[in-house]
Amino acid sequence: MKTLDTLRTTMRRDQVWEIMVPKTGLELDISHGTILYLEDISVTFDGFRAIDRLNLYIDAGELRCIIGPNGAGKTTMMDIITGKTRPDTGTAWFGQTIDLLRLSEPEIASVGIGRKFQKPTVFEHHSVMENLELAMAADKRVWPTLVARLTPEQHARIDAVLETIGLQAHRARRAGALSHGQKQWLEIGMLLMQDPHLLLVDEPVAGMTHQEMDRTAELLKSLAGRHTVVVVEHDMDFVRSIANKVTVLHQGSVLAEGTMDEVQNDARVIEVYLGGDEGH
Ligand SMILES: Nc1ncnc2c1ncn2[C@@H]1O[C@H](COP(=O)(O)OP(=O)(O)OP(=O)(O)O)[C@@H](O)[C@H]1O
Repeated sequence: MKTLDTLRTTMRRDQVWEIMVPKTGLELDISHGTILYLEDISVTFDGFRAIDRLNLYIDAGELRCIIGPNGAGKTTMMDIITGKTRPDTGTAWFGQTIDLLRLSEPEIASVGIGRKFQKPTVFEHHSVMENLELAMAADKRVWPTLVARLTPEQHARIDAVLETIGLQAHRARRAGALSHGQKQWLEIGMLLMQDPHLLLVDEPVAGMTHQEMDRTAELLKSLAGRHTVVVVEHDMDFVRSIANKVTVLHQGSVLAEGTMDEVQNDARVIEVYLGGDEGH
């Protein structure tokens, strides 16, 4: 089956597809209002402590921005949440009942944690709609029958996601022909097809035009509430435009947390991060 072969060769190794995922049967319990608890997490690489007794709590439905200088541990923190990196010590709970440190990467994806890496990785030779179909099909185990008839519910789901990501008018276009920003939105749409509880988004506006940044801000804000969204971003104007609460990481732990105004006026944050050239 040529289409399937094409897909297999374009699959990224660092991306988890639900077709490979054994269902864990674990139900998310957010009755205490918190969706993610990272407590006392430390990770050492070759003697260098990249994460240092990190505590981080994320409320269900919030849109949180994580900022911090290069090497602060932001990517490593995301890697711990998704199971790519295992901490030396500490605990990581998804809601009240799901111990992330006991789950494999595919299992973590299947309990509802989706990750968007910085570079868009859409299937360039397929249409926008087919990309969304594939993201859904992964769950339905129907990859070999890519052109299988969709149920009315599946059509409705794709339409809803197309509307959310603002690509209704581009549904028949080849993904490879989209602009950089549109590809990023499509990939967010592909994640949304799995309806994740928690979305981790890595530097979403790198390389975008101002107009694309504004639309991305609207998109991410619209996802909060139904989803919980954690965004790692260096662009301070963008962070200011979306964030209610900002966490500043430095040397592997939380240096400051609060509104954008609060962290911007924090003397320690100014010294280690915002002092010179903003953002780096
Ligand atoms: N696999 C690894 N082996 C060795 N060192 C690592 C590894 N992964 C990360 N590090 C180191 O850990 C520290 C934290 O890196 P991390 O990528 O998490 O930072 P970051 O805040 O995401 O930085 P940036 O803003 O540049 O992406 C860095 O000093 C990095 O060099």
